[in-house]
Amino acid sequence: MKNKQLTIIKIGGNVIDNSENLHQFLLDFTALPGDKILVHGGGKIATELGESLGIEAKMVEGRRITDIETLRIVTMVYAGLINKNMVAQLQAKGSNAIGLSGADGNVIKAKKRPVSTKTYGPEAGPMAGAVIDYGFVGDLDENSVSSSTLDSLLKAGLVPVLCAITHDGNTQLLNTNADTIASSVAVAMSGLYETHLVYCFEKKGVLKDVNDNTSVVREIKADEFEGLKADGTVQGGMIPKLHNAFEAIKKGVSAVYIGKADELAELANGTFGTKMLK
Ligand SMILES: Nc1ncnc2c1ncn2[C@@H]1O[C@H](COP(=O)(O)OP(=O)(O)O)[C@@H](O)[C@H]1O
Ligand SMILES: CC(=O)N[C@@H](CCC(=O)OP(=O)(O)O)C(=O)O
Repeated sequence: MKNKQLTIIKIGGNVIDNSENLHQFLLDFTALPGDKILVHGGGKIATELGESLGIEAKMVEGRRITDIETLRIVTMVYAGLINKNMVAQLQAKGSNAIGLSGADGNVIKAKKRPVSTKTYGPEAGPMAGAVIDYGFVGDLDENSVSSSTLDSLLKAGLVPVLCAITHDGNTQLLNTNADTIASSVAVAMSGLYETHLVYCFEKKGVLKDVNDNTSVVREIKADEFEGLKADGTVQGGMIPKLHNAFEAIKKGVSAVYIGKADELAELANGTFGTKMLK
C-alpha cells in the first residue's frame, strides 16, 4: 500500500487564455496540499498565433496535424511562452515550480506517430476516409515517462510543470496531446505514489447537455463511456479526454476527476466535477 499521495492536474488551453481564471486556478493549485505535478495544454493559443502567421490549424480526432512550421509554433507557445509564464506566476504565489518539456531531464520520450493506414469514420469530418499523416506528433507508451526523475524533483521540493512538447531521444521534438501526457504521467507515478488525476477545463464537468453548466454528471463508470459517445452526450475534445481518464483508472491511478478550473478547491470536499469510476 502506497501511503504518499500525488495529484497530477491538467489545465486546458481555454482556461490558460483567460488571465482571471488562470490566476484563480493557480492560487487554488498552490493551496492544494501534498505533492503535485501540473500539466498544461495551450492549443487555443497555438491556433491563434498560427492564424496570425497565416498557418491554419488542422485537427483530426482532437489531435493537431503538426507539420514542421506548426512544430515551431507549438514549441514556442507551449515550451516557451506558456510554460515560462506559468512557472513565473506559480513562483510569485509561493510554489517552487520548475518548467519542463519532455526533453528536459528526458522526462518524457515519445515515438513519432506513424502515417496511419486506417481510414477514418465520419467523425473525422472532411478527413473521413483519408490516410492521415499527423507529422511531428508523439505517441507515448508505458516506458515513456521517467518516474524516477519526476520523483527526484518532488523529493527536492519542486513542483514540475510539464508542457505538451516531448522528444524522441534522437534530436526530434514532438507534439503530444496534454491530456495524454497527464494520463501517462499519472500512470507512471502510480508505481510510487497513490495518484489522483484531475482534468481542469472551462466547464463544470462532463455535462448531460454541453450548453447547460447545471447538468453535471457526478459519476461515470467505464462501461457507460461507449453509450455516452453513441448518444452524442460526449463529443469533440471530451472523447479523447474521457478515453485518457479511463485508461488511467484501468492502469493503476486511484481517482480521476474532470471539472472546472476555478472550482479546484472543491476537490477537498468531494464535490468537484465528474468522478470516473472503474
Ligand atoms: N458532455 C460534455 N460535457 C462537457 N464538455 C463537452 C461535452 N461534450 C463535448 N464537450 C466539449 O469538450 C471540450 C473539452 O475538450 P478540450 O477542448 O479538448 O479540452 P481542454 O480545453 O481541456 O483541452 C469542451 O470545451 C466542450 O466543448
Ligand atoms: C498532438 C496534439 O494535438 N497536441 C496538442 C497539445 C496541446 C494541448 O493538448 O492543448 P489543450 O489541452 O489546450 O487542448 C495541440 O497541439 O493542440
